[in-house]
Amino acid sequence: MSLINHHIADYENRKEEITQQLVDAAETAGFFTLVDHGISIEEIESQFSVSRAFFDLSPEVKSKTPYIAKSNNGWEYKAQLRPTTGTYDQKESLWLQLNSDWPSDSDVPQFRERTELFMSKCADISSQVLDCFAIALGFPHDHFRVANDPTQPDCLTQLRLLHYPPSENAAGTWRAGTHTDIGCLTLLFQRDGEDGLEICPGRESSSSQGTDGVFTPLPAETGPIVVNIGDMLMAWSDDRLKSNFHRVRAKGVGKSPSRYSIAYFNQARKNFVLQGPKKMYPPITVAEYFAMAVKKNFEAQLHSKSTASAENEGSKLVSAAV
Ligand SMILES: O=C(O)CCC(=O)C(=O)O
Ligand SMILES: [Fe+2]
Repeated sequence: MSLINHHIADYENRKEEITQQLVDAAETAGFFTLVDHGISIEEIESQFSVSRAFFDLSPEVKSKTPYIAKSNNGWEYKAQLRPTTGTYDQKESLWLQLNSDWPSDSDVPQFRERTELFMSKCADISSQVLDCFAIALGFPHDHFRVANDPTQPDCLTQLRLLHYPPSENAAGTWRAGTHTDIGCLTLLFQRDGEDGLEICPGRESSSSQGTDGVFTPLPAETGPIVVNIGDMLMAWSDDRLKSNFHRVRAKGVGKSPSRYSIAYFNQARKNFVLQGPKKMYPPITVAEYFAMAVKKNFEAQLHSKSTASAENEGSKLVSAAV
């Protein structure tokens, strides 16, 4: 399966047409790809080289920005236990927020400057997509853009650098176990040849946890941005825009090379109230929604910890979100 590439060049003049296309995709697959989006292949590769430089550091240096459950920021190594699988994801990741702790420039030259620039480009593209959804749902055109403004101190938006180490005969393990994203909108960057993402269209309600649908692989490509809806936007649209299950898998038999990906999660501002135009669900603040999603995941994780794989049993870090 490959998704239709949506060209978003000349956005201002083509807004109506783009809105129609993106809403169609969001109402069905919940996933779509963007091209001509304004971030060049060189800029994407440059951010991947910043990411690789970080993951190449020793564990001691990487843990200078340790994972902190309360803020969900920092570096974690094979520490995310998935309620859907009962096992730890075979990956390492670095969660960043504009006001979180950052790796120092002496460990990765220009880490912060380059990454913040990349984040601001992701924010611009997100605003364009979010405006389309706000218009289609009958909200003021900047409703979601303002609610997801990452420069505001109460904004929960994060960038996540991900690295899935090389593996061999990975049957029975997951690079990322089945899940939905809990924010509004995710922008995902991948690299040619580093496949593994699989998606499962068909979720009817933002609170449903059934994961027995059919998963389809989505080949990785450098350049196009894979965009998906998260639970918050599904609820905020009265379940019209679909937050669908996805996962990342290595080859069950044979070797899989390293996979690097970069995800920009629009997770909205804590003080905003989330409610769809048809008021299908009671109003709830973003802060309450986020805490509930984290708690739900965290309790499920504690419950499933006893079934975790032996390799990871000693892990002290339990990731609480997404
Ligand atoms: O690495 C990927 O392709 C997916 C990552 C993901 O789904 C997530 O972090 O929520
Ligand atoms: Fe995800």
